[in-house]
Amino acid sequence: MTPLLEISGLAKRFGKLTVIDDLSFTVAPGEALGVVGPNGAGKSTMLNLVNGVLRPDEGTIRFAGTDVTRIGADRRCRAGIGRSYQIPRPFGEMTVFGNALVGATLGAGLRGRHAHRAAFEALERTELMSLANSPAGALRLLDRKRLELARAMACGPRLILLDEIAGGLTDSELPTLVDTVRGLRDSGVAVIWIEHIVHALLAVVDRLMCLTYGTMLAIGDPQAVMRDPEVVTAYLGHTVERAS
Ligand SMILES: Nc1ncnc2c1ncn2[C@@H]1O[C@H](COP(=O)(O)OP(=O)(O)OP(=O)(O)O)[C@@H](O)[C@H]1O
Repeated sequence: MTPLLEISGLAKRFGKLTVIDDLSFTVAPGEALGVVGPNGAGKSTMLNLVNGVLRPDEGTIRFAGTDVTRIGADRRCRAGIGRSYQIPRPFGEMTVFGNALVGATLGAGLRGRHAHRAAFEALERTELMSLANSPAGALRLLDRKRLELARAMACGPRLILLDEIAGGLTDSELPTLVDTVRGLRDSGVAVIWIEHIVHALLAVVDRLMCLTYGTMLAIGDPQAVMRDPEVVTAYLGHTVERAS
């Protein structure tokens, strides 16, 4: 199958610090790829390179058959790459619907009824419709996380990038968010999900990648990657215990 995303020989340096080093991988249409690795491994930097917030020093990024390496974040969003952030920052004084509408208009460049439809669909897919008229600032954390997903989904992405969206949720809230992400993947949206809460990742992803010092230590079957002795050493034994 032709990959949806194709990363080849990617490198990113901040001054003398090499944060991403000769990284290559692909994501198939509709595939969920989990990303783990120690703090400072370069995971968020990798997402910022994929969505165009950062430019690589070397390498190429192809999305849906097009070289997007040199195009900016706004055009990549319109091409179908959506992104959520580690800390949800909704426009608190606006309604939940208004926030989704911002994703559809500013993110996807939609107008009028097309933007409204995209915003409503995003709320439906993230199970936020019943809160559409609530002020975003009044949402509990789980719903703020869902709104972060909704804002990214309002762009109509074929690939969504999730950066530690499970952090801070209670044990009872976590499965709900996992179900929402699984639902997005099952509807055909490809996912790259960085997460330290490994059991949440393992409940959704088709493959797992472990990054350390900006290089790929392992990629493949999630359970096999978590058992890989090099991954255990680099990513600390306690994380493997939490996943089992
Ligand atoms: N804009 C920047 N300028 C300089 N250094 C940066 C910049 N952004 C990230 N770094 C450095 O790059 C390295 C990788 O950071 P990154 O945030 O990508 O790691 P991470 O794997 O996502 O970590 P975490 O799990 O803690 O979120 C770190 O050493 C960080 O300090």
